[in-house]
Amino acid sequence: MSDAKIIDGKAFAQNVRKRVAKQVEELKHYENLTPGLAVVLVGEDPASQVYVRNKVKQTEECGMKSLEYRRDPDISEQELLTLVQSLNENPEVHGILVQLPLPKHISEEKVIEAIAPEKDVDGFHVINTGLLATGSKDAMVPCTPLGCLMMLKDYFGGSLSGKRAVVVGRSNIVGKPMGALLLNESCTVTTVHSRTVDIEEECRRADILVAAVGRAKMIKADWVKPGAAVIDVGINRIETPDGKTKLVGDVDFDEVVEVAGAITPVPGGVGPMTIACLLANTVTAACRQNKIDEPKVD
Ligand SMILES: Nc1nc(=O)c2c([nH]1)NC[C@@H]1CN(c3ccc(C(=O)N[C@@H](CCC(=O)O)C(=O)O)cc3)C=[N+]21
Repeated sequence: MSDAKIIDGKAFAQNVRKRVAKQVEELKHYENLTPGLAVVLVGEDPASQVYVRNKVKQTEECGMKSLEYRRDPDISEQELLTLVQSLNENPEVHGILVQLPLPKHISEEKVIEAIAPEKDVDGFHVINTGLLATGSKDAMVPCTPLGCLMMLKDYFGGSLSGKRAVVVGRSNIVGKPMGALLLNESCTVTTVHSRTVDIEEECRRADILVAAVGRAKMIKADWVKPGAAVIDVGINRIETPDGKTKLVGDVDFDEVVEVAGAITPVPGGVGPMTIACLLANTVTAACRQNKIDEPKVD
C-alpha cells in the first residue's frame, strides 16, 4: 500500500483559473482593461488542435479576450513573421502564443524571437530566458515549469530551500527553465540527460524529481528516493494491448506511487497547470503593459 500524496493538477489548475478570473474581473472593472491572448496555430496536428481548443475555451471562461489565428501549414516564414509583428502592435493583444512545433520550413527560433518579449507569455524569447537565468522578477516564466513550481511549493509548504532537485531532460521549453527556477528557489539542482553516466543513481539522490524527457514510463521505482516529490511532465501516447491509445507520463506511475512521497498523475497533473499558468501569465503581461501593479503568481 502506498501513502504517496497524488497531486491533483486538475483541481489545482481550477483554483488558479478562479484566481485569474477574479483578477480579470477587477482589471475590467477598475482599469477598463480586458486581457487578450492571441493563439497562432499553423497546420492541423490533431494533438495541437486539442490544446488550442482547451486554451481558447479556458481563456474565455476566465473573462479574457481570446483571438485565434489558424494558418495553413504551407504559410511562408515571412507571412508568419508579419502576423506576429501585427500582434505585437495590436493593443488588444497582451499575450502571444505560437503553438509549437512549426512546419519544418519555418525557423521556430526566428518566430519566437520576433514576439515582443513583454507579450511572450510562453517565456521562450531569449530576453525572458536571460531574465529567468539571472533571477530577475521581470521574466515571463515558461508555463509548464511555472506550474510544476507552484505544485511543489504548495506541497512543501512554501519553501524549497536546500532541497536536492534533479531535472531529467534539458529541453529549452521545460528542462532548462525548470532548473533555473529551482535554482532561484535555492534548491541544489542537477540536470540529467541521455548522456548522463549512471542516471538512476543521480535520480535516487533527489528530494524533488522532475521528469521531462518524453519517454514513456522511463522513471522506475528504484530510481526514486523513498518520500521524494515526483513531478511528471511527460505526455506520451502509447498503444494498449486492446489496440486503443492512452496518455502516460515519463514516470512509471503504478510503481513509483509506492515509494514517492508525492506524485503528479498523467493526465490530470502538469498538463492542466500549463494552461492555467498561461492564463496567469497573460494577466501579468496585461498589467505590465499598462503599468498596473501585477498580481502575485505563486
Ligand atoms: N508554444 C507552445 N506552448 C505550449 O505550452 C505548448 C506548445 N507550444 N505545443 C504543445 C505543448 C503541449 N502542451 C500541453 C498543454 C496542456 C496539456 C493538457 O492539459 N493535458 C491534459 C490532457 C489532455 C488530453 O487528454 O489530451 C492532461 O495532462 O491532463 C497537454 C499539453 C502545451 N504545449
